[in-house]
Amino acid sequence: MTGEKPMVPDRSPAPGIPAEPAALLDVDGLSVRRADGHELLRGVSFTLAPGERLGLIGESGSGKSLTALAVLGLLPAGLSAHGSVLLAGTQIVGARDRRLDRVRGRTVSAVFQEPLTALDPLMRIGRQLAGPIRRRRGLRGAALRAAVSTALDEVRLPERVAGAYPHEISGGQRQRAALAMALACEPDLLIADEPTTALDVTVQAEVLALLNGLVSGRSMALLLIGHDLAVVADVTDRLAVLERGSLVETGRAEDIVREPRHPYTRALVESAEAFEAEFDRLAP
Ligand SMILES: Nc1ncnc2c1ncn2[C@@H]1O[C@H](COP(=O)(O)OP(=O)(O)OP(=O)(O)O)[C@@H](O)[C@H]1O
Repeated sequence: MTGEKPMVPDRSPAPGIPAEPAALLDVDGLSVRRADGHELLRGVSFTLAPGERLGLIGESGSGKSLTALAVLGLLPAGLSAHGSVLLAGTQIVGARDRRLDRVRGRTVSAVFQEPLTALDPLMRIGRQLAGPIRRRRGLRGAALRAAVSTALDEVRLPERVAGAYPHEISGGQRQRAALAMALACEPDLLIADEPTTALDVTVQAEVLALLNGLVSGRSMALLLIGHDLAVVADVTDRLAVLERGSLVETGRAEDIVREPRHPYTRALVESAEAFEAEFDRLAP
């Protein structure tokens, strides 16, 4: 380990083009290590401007979820983060729980592949949604109930879902409820880690379209994690490509899809194209 930053071809605007607004998220030289010193993430650096949408892609095991967890300050026990993760100016690496609590659910919130991890099995959906809305907006009584209805409506869930327990609704409805919970905090950044992977293909498209609309309607920044390049590129402005714990390419989504530079990215694009071609061949 030399400590040198890996070469990452970045297609940022050339000098003379107006500078981007200050970063909402600035990840600089982030590494994640096991207790035995083995590095699972190596010197990962990227930024996310307010309202910008960045896709993080890579094969299974490339380190996408660890990146998300490190940004949230939620790495599992036994793993440690090194380097810098500045979220709205707050240093996440090495931060104590009190500082992290202030940032989580206010500056940033997240949805994961399995919505049941975000939902309390013993509490009706409406009450679970009311919690963050009350904390964030200070609403009570009828105003709080109306805000819960609006939150459900925004994720296209019928009002009766408020009275249901998580096990009484479908997987797609649970992911919408988890999304409503994440949005109820009105975060500046939403991290969505494979939010549709556990869903049926038709429901996947619906939930992704919903996520896309909700994020753009609120000028919220999005870090969307996925292994399907075509799907992620469709919803994001820029892509960052992870291979075995290192970023190998970052740039505008359409440039990367049209003209991938790194051999690993090229392989991802080619396999996405092959899948599309096969899908078209089989489609009636
Ligand atoms: N708690 C842990 N302890 C030790 N190693 C871990 C731990 N969590 C993840 N890893 C390892 O870190 C690497 C990156 O894992 P990560 O979950 O970030 O991959 P990923 O790109 O999100 O994969 P997937 O698409 O399958 O979710 C993998 O090799 C994984 O085995």
